[in-house]
Amino acid sequence: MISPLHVKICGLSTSESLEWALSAGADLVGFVHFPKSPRHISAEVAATLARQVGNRAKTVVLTVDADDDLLDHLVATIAPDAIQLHGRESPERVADVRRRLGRSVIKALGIGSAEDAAGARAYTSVADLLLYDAKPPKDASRPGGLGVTFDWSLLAGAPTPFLLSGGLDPTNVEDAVRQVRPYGVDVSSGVESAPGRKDEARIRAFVAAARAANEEGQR
Ligand SMILES: O=C(O)c1ccccc1NCC(=O)[C@H](O)[C@H](O)COP(=O)(O)O
Repeated sequence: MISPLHVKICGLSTSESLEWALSAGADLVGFVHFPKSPRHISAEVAATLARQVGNRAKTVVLTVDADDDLLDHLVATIAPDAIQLHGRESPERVADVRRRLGRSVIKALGIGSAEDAAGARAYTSVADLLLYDAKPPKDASRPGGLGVTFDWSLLAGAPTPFLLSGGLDPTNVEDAVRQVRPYGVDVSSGVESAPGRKDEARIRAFVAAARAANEEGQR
């Protein structure tokens, strides 16, 4: 029996691109609510997209250091399956958000060193799932969706389960799955033709390559 690889396509902002991701077989679809992102969408647009998903995939709303009022608004409007916390949220804050909202929480962590990977341990009991992304440069305008990879060997011994993210694309996701053996993979820039503009062929190629590497690794 082949264990499934969970594929998340993040930063979907239109009905058309959402349909591409769903028909390609994405397990999770992500909506970014962060005004500085080229993928930002309002709560109302995200709610319309979430209704379009129905039960075909899990919906994830991504926020960065959001306060309680904003999180309450997003959950009430969109009713997502999960919230992705992509800022500097402490383990205590993650626990609080999960308790208050009663939703699954994905905690994203930037990995640039062995210390960063070890620091993930503090989140294992408070988040439902971890997401390892490249650590953003200090002057970055946003903490994710930058299309930058990191040294995957830093994840040896990092807590599981996790989604691997950061600079993945149709050409490197097979290597990533073979080397890291993650619970799942997450992509945004690597399936775009320009920032914020998803590309159907790249989405299909990404999902197919990720699944092929997963199945090959279990034969
Ligand atoms: O996508 C964004 O613009 C974004 C903005 C602020 C915080 C996080 C953001 N994206 C997070 C994601 O889940 C991305 O999929 C992840 O960082 C990987 O991005 P990429 O390297 O572009 O595939």
